Formats: sequence, structure tokens, C-alpha cells
Amino acid sequence: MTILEQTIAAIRPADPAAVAEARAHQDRLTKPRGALGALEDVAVRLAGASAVSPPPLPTPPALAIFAADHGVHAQGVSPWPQEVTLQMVGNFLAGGAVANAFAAQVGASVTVVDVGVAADLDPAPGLRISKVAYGTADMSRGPAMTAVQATAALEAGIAVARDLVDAGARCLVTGDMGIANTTASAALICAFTGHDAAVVTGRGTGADDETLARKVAVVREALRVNGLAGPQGVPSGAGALETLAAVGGLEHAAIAGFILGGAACGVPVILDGVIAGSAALAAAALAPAAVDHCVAGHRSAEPGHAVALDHLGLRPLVELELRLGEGTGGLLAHPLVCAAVRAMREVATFDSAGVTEKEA
Ligand SMILES: O=C(O)c1ccc[n+]([C@@H]2O[C@H](COP(=O)([O-])O)[C@@H](O)[C@H]2O)c1
Ligand SMILES: Cc1cc2nc[nH]c2cc1C
Repeated sequence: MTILEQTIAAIRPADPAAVAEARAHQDRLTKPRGALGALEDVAVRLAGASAVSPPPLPTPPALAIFAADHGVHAQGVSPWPQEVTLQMVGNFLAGGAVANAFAAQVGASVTVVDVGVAADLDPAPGLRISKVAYGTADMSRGPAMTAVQATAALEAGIAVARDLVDAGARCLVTGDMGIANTTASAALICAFTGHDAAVVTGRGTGADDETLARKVAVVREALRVNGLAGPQGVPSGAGALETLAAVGGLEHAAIAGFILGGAACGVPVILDGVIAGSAALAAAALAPAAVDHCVAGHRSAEPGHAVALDHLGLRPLVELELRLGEGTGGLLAHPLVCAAVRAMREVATFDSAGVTEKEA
């Protein structure tokens, strides 16, 4: 078996007994039933994923920022030059990006992973060089990646997840950096959900009306050229790797692997924005049970993100109109996920605290 196949085989779906026990326990805690709203669902979700109720505290957290470039940038789909990907990697490594500030706020380690930046990076502390290619090919002319490249990027993401968990991380947070990657995200979301490009394509880093119209046309062309156009989307399982290779980015593939790797290790994965959402669609198509180990950190302003989360059945914890990526929205959700689990682990029950329950 390949590493990818072994990882997929190791992923367990939510444990129904732990879910039932967690639900029942929520109702015994000293609060009105359901009073913690969506946080109750998060704690129950983590119980199912870990197969233990109450689940372990998902801390310490580790952020991995997967960086890569995109051949489709040549089609004029982003207002920013491609070299900003490389420059922002330098900024992450120097500690100067928003992701660094938010990681410091929540106590997350930061690992930057070069899976496909279109330039050579010098070794540096906090940088992991797992380069599969110097950017993808232009998906509007043919497949962005070969199946071999997509698999290598998936396995790079799996290895990052494994190593972070081995080093003590108990929660993984996805991050991405890649100029033009919202175009690839839109194409993945179309291909995996069957939605139209006009519905899921957004302004990314700030595309004007003309650029947005071009992006929609480029996404349509990429789907057509790669034989992915059609109202039905892509059936789960069959064709998942080929779809990812055709219109995904190297960071999308690596994030999909990171999700699979976290799920296989039994450690929850907090998803960031639209790039993570689209990568999660690929992970779910490869291994449906992986979704049980994911928490949607936030919902970004990019319209395809809501479509992806709906398709995955995930409810975002934070909605702040963020549209940055890097893992920023995922990091902000980490204290909420911890609070949800801590409540389940530490709050007294009506019995233990001697609090009278409501009348039947
Ligand atoms: O996380 C999001 O939902 C998100 C939404 C818009 C933009 N981004 C970030 O912006 C970059 C891609 O934007 P663009 O316009 O070049 O496709 C990439 O580095 C992403 O991390 C991220
Ligand atoms: C400056 C900048 C920072 C980013 N962080 C993630 N994507 C980004 C895109 C740009 C352009």
C-alpha cells in the first residue's frame, strides 16, 4: 500500500457510542439543554472523532502554512504579482504576517511548507521544503498537475501532519499562501459540488469587476478543458485524485493530505478559508470519514467557501468577513474549540453540583 492508501485506511468515522455519550453528557451539565448552541455540537463532534467522551483538550495547536504558485496566474486572475507568494513566505518566516500574530495569540506553532513555490527557498528555521514543482501548469490549458505530482503533494501534507502530531500537537490548523489560489479553489468547488463558476468565484485578494469576469471565464474554461464541466459534480471517490490534479494547486493537494493525516492520527483539524474548504472537498472525496475530524474555523468572504462548507455539512464557528488565508480564521477559532471541550470536561453535572433540574 502507498502512504496515501495507508493513511486513508487508518481514518475512522465518528464513533457513534462516543457521540451518544457526549450528547447525553451535555444534557447533564449545569446549564439549560442546548444553551451552548453550536459549541455543544463541536464538543460532541470531537468526542466522535476521538472515540472518547469527553474528548481530550485539542491543545497545543500547530499551524501549517502550505505555499505554492499557480500557472493560471498567467491568465490575469489576481491583482497581485506571483512573486508575492515567495515574499510572504519570507514574511511568515520572519514572524511578520497576520498569521504569526494570531498564532502567538493562541499559542500555536507555525510551520511553513514549500510544496510548490516558483523559486528556490533557502533553508530556514520553521521552513519545510517539500517542493513538488515550481508551481502548477495553467489549468485553463490542461491539467494543473500530473497524478504523480498531486499524490506527492498529498503525501507531503500527510507527513507534515504526522510530524506535528509526533512533536506533540493535539490540534492542526490549515494555512495557505499562493497568489491566484482562489481561482483554483473555485474550480475545485465547481468540480466537486456541481455548482456554476459564477456562483462560487469571488474577488480573492481584491479583483475588480473586469478581473472577476475573467476569473469566472477561466474557471469555466479549466473545467471544460479538463472534462470536468457538467451539472453533476464529481462522484465521491472515483476521479477524486484526477480532479484534484486537473484544477487544484499543490497547496490544495498538500492541505488535503494534511487533513487526511490529521484524521488518521485522530487529531482534529481546524479548517481555515476557501482554500482549505476546497481542499477538504478533495479530502472528503478520497476519504469521506475525514470530514468527521474537521472543524470549520470560519467562513470567509469568498462565495465558494459557503458552498464548500454546505457540501461538507460543516458549520463555521466564526464569521468576520475575513479573506486573508494563511490560517488566520482557523487560528481564531481554536480558543472556541478548546472552550467547547473544556466545558464538557470541567462543568459540573446537576447531580454533582446539587442543582435542581427543570420540571418535567
Ligand atoms: O482564505 C480565504 O478564504 C481567502 C480569500 C481570499 C484570498 N485569500 C488569500 O489570497 C491569496 C489568493 O488570492 P488571489 O486573489 O490571488 O486568488 C492566497 O494567498 C490566499 O491565502 C484567502
Ligand atoms: C499581501 C498578501 C498577504 C497574503 N496572505 C495570504 N494571501 C495573501 C495575499 C497578499 C497579496
